[in-house]
Amino acid sequence: MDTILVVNAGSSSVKFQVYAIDGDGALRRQIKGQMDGIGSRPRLRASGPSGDPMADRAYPIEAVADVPAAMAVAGDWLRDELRVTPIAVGHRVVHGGPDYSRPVLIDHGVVSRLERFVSLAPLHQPHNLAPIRSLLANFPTLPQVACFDTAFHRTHDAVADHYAIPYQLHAEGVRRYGFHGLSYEYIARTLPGVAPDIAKRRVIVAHLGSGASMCALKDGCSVESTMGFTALDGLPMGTRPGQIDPGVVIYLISEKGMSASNVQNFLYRDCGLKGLSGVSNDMRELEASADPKAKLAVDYFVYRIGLSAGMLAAALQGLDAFVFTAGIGENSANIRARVVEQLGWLGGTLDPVENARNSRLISRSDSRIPVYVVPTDEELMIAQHTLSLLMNGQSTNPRQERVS
Ligand SMILES: Nc1ncnc2c1ncn2[C@@H]1O[C@H](COP(=O)(O)OP(=O)(O)O)[C@@H](O)[C@H]1O
Ligand SMILES: CC(=O)OP(=O)(O)O
Ligand SMILES: [Mg+2]
Repeated sequence: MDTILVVNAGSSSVKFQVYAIDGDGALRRQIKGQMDGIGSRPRLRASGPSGDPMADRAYPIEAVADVPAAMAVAGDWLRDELRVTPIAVGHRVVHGGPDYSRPVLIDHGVVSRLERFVSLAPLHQPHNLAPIRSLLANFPTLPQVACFDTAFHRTHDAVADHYAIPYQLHAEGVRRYGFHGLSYEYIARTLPGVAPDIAKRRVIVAHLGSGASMCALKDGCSVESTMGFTALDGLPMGTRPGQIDPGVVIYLISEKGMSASNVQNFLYRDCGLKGLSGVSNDMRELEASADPKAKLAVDYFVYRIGLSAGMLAAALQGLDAFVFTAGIGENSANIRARVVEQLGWLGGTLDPVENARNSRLISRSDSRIPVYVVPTDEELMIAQHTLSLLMNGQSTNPRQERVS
């Protein structure tokens, strides 16, 4: 049976799925797995087609100290124990830069182009490219497909795509790209089944995970995102600050004597929930903590989501629905309740019982806007794009290249 392997290396986890390709070209999920707790409490968990457990293994911290180690462990398990030999591999690649507005078949030229963006996504791009390079070297005829976080946002108008800096820099690629596009694309494609009456209207999606962003959708297309040139902007995240006055960066360099690489490490690894709380980057630990700084970090997270909702509602000129997704959005009833409180003026009213149950619809029946929880599936999106490229030589739902 032919299978497709999907690899999604995030900032705090490695997710993977294996899909069987049925005779009629449909995808059937066979394995869904995740390696998380990297560098703290590493754990490999995987389940079969109907959610039946296939693996739940804890590893010593030194055995899985970083994302490449996590990939190696997951890869060994798939290859050596399960004998997975895919006919193609689909990869999440966080930064596609200005060139890629759709998924692409990978060759050495594509890899070189994507290497240019390593410094723009240091928590992701190196880990996205490492398995691609190694498969290209060891299995040069194995088709590999790169699916970009940035591609879904390439429909933005020029005003949403620019910074107020000299035009030449935009031409060079200094633009507001937006990220988590595979997640938003999945939500946009799922909404017609969940809520047909609002799927084509004005929707804000909050992807709240280790990395967090929000996206304004109009007619299923992205019109605005809280993230920009890099995945540092917008909401506070596990270890990233979100929106910050660039004057702070100048201060770090000129007054604190920090080098460019010190600043990069600081902004990607030491800020956000971790920096503000001094307790943890993990929302579960912050919610369980009695430390006042942990409370401040959670308050800040919720407050900034509320502010961003106002900004995105302005971009949409109104709001017809709000959607939560990703690790925190799908699992934390407390954060959702607090965010919906912030949405009161936009017409959101929570149903606490449905929220506590993690139901699909968590707003009251008399809420002016419905509020949904829709679990994301970036891996399925990648599998679909990979299959389409294999079968038709082009990705599903190809987007027009934007002329800028
Ligand atoms: N039950 C929960 N309550 C609160 N936060 C949760 C829960 N489950 C997961 N999370 C949070 O979700 C985040 C990870 O989300 P995820 O989307 O998997 O991130 P990524 O893909 O960026 O690695 C972590 O901050 C984790 O604490
Ligand atoms: C782009 C980004 O922040 O991704 P993740 O949430 O997987 O870290
Ligand atoms: Mg993620």
